[in-house]
Amino acid sequence: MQPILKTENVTIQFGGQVAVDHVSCEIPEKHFKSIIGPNGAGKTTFFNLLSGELKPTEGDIFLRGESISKLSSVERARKGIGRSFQITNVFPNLTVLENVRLAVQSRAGICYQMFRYSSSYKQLIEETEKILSEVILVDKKDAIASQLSHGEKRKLEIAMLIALDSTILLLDEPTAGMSLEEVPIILDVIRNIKLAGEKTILLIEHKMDLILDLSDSIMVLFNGQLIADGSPKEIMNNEMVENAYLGGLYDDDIIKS
Ligand SMILES: Nc1ncnc2c1ncn2[C@@H]1O[C@H](COP(=O)(O)OP(=O)(O)OP(=O)(O)O)[C@@H](O)[C@H]1O
Repeated sequence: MQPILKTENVTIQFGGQVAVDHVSCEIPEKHFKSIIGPNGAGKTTFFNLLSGELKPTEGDIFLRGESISKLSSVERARKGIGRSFQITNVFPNLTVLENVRLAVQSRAGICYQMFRYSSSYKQLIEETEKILSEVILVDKKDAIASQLSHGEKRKLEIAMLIALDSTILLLDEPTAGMSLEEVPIILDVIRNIKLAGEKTILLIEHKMDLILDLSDSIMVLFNGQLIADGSPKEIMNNEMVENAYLGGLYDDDIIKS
């Protein structure tokens, strides 16, 4: 089957430094792939290349077989690539419900005219509440977005991605900066999205227990290069990964946390 997302020798250079170096990979539809690697390995830059914030200096990126390297981030978002960090359309003074409703509405508005009938409005609210319960935020539906905790804001961002119907979710350290109580909640959210089985998910994370638990496959970047790509078991048993990353360069505490 054709992969939903594919990179071919994707490379980007900043001045003399190659941040992502000829990375070729394939991501099947509805697959959960984690990206690991030490600080500065090129993980976030790779996401920027996929989402269109950066354009490769060499190589190509394909979405369902179509080259998307020249498309802007907005065009790629319209095609279903959603990035949790860069949701700029959260209205801080609107409630959680209103924000997600507007996202559902904007997507629905493109697809069909649903507001001709009052029953359509009810349907819209039902869909919004379904998404909020999916991200465990329904009890905060009347809260003003700007007053949410850090973790709740991250959940709202994920809700917006779902509402916009992004088919590919790029999640860059979704638990970073969260309180200890918030981490398991956001993990449940990600786990539930995976279990629902509708989305292709790419996750950058440092928490190895979480990665091993959720991932169908793991790719390992080191100095911008893809040094391994395989099942969690294959990655844990890969000698090169062990030497370059898991064994030496990484703190045991981080791996186990
Ligand atoms: N816009 C930029 N201009 C110049 N150098 C950059 C730019 N973006 C990233 N880099 C460099 O590219 C390399 C890869 O950075 P990147 O942030 O992708 O790594 P990372 O694996 O996500 O690291 P971390 O785990 O610390 O977030 C780093 O050396 C970084 O300094």
